[in-house]
Amino acid sequence: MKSGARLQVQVLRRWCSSSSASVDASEQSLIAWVREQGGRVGALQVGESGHGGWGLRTTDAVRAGESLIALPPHLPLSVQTSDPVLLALFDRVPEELWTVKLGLKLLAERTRFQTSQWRPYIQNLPKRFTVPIFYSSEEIQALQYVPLMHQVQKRIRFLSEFASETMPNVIGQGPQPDHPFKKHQVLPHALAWSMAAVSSRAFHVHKSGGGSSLLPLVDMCNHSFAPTGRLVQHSSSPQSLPVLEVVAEKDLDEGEDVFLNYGSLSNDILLLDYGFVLPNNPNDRVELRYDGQLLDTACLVAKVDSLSSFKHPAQWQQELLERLQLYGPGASQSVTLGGTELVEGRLLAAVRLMHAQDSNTLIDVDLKALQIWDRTPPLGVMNERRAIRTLIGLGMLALTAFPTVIQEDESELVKGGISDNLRIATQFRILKKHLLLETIKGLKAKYPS
Ligand SMILES: C[S@@+](CC[C@H](N)C(=O)[O-])C[C@H]1O[C@@H](n2cnc3c(N)ncnc32)[C@H](O)[C@@H]1O
Repeated sequence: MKSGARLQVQVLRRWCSSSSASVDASEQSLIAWVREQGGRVGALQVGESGHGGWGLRTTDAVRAGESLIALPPHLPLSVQTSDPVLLALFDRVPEELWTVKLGLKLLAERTRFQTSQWRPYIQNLPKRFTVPIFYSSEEIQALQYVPLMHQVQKRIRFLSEFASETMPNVIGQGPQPDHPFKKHQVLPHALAWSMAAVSSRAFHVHKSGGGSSLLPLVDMCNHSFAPTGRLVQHSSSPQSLPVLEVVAEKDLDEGEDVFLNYGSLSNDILLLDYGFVLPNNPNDRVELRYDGQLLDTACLVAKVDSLSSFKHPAQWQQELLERLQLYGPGASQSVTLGGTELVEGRLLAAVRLMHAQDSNTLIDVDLKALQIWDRTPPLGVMNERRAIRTLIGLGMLALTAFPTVIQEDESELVKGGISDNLRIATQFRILKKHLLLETIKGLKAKYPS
């Protein structure tokens, strides 16, 4: 009780504080609570991280492989429940929106706050998140990148319909002491808060450990693609529930940050789920539609004397495009630019084959060979030049689809009074444009002399 009371006071500080607030006893008491619950916490403390929020840091030197945190099986907050109302709500959430299911469970625990076993954890969750479901329409527009804008709008629509229609239908109108949200009507904003808490803090855990779960304290670790810690899961016997453990990935000095790798995530997912973006993200790509008209325009832009029309492929080209799943029923036309491969293999193969003289040129060619870069161009030098120039034209078109150029974006960033959301949205679109410029540069370097 004593530590709970202290937490409540301190938590208000976290919820109201700006990012520069110093870390005090409230976050450290999360460590005390995990220990009280039978967890093990090594030489660690919560500290301010370089990017505003908080993170975990070592208080002593740690050897590679040493355990930093071990959570007993009852501490992770998973979607598992026997509550019939929650289960009925889960049935109405599409599989890919598992964050909403776990979010509903989190909201139910927050509602029965005083009796929830996770009360100290819930008290310490941030009140605000920087994920784009909380953006204004101006901030969403500032992303300038249609695939992500669609994702954001889809999530906002789902949350609004779920809170205003699905939940009242399942739960019924008016106060109901028995249902998991008691007399409270769940507003879209509360649902969005819980979805953001989950998307930015849950970890994928094996089914035996309850599936994707919120892991108290472990979720204070920030992300890096060069992590200093690693999450492992192990059971003492096949019947027993697993222990979740963070171990040091390498020898750590005193005061080093414990970073986990959240996964091979693009900036789209980092922003959508976690509310931040990373420069030089090796997993980032620009998504485009494989579209005949667009590719014909790319040929025009890059002054390629094309042998055939992308919009009207010949029969033999249609058959090959179909094998690449870029044509016909069941085609998946989303393709990407960027990354070390510069161009998604299917797009590279399609552009090469569309610039082939005729079907005879392709008789002995393996479609797989068309999808990769090789020292010897698979269909000859002239074909490779046309293909690369078409792809450069495509990259240039993708750049011009953004309403502003990088210089304008950068001057936006140095203006005073810009909101955090606008700043992150602007950084996001700058990184997409840099990625396209890097791709064009990489393609030019592949141009056969
Ligand atoms: C699992 S929590 C980590 C703890 C969090 N920093 C806190 O203050 O509670 C994930 C959130 O931390 C922040 N974060 C984690 N890694 C980051 C990074 N490399 N750069 C910027 N923000 C990061 C983002 O706000 C993200 O949604």
